[in-house]
Amino acid sequence: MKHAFVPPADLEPLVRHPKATGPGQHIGLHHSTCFGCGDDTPLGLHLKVIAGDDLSVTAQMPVVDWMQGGPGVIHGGVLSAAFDEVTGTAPLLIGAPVVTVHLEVDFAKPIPLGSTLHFEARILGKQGRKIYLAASAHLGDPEQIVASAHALFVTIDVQKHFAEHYDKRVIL
Ligand SMILES: CCCCCCCC(=O)SCCNC(=O)CCNC(=O)[C@H](O)C(C)(C)COP(=O)(O)OP(=O)(O)OC[C@H]1O[C@@H](n2cnc3c(N)ncnc32)[C@H](O)[C@@H]1OP(=O)(O)O
Repeated sequence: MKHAFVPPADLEPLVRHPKATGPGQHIGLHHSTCFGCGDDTPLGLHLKVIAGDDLSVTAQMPVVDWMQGGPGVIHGGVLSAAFDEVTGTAPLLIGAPVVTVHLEVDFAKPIPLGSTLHFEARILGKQGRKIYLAASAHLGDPEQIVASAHALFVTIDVQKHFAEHYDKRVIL
């Protein structure tokens, strides 16, 4: 699949955090009203991201009617949000809370309503506070990739980063 993203050649190798969620286990929510993973949002992706046994994660997402963009197929922004969530959760495996600074998505095939997307994301490496990731999605056959993504996240101090906006939050 063609893409424009080129990670640096000198990425630092990484290891799992000793307290990282175990392989096959659900990685905890960012927060309960997160659009990507929260349980308490009426409209949200409700993604359950599962830790792999290395520096990877997986998730599944049923493609339901409200996600429609073109007739009968998923909206590209919804798919991008799912990639954002899945890639943004993976750095918790190395104990790093992050926010997205760059996300690119390659759309290879139309993704029909009624299908189930299977995501896989993996950490490629780190450079200072920057964490590089790659992800892909298929509809049940891992050999048939329907979309892929590359992302750059930056580690943050969660308390400081969200301090200004936390009091303006809307809990649905
Ligand atoms: C708790 C986690 C919830 C996760 C939810 C799911 C993921 C999300 O959707 S997060 C929401 C969307 N993202 C955001 O809101 C982030 C908005 N951006 C910011 O707040 C700031 O840019 C922030 C804090 C990330 C970085 O700012 P700051 O701390 O000043 O660092 P800064 O020096 O600018 O950038 C750090 C490094 O990243 C690089 N960088 C920053 N943005 C980019 C970019 N778009 N492309 C390439 N590199 C970038 C910088 O060049 C710098 O590199 P180096 O260390 O080599 O000099």
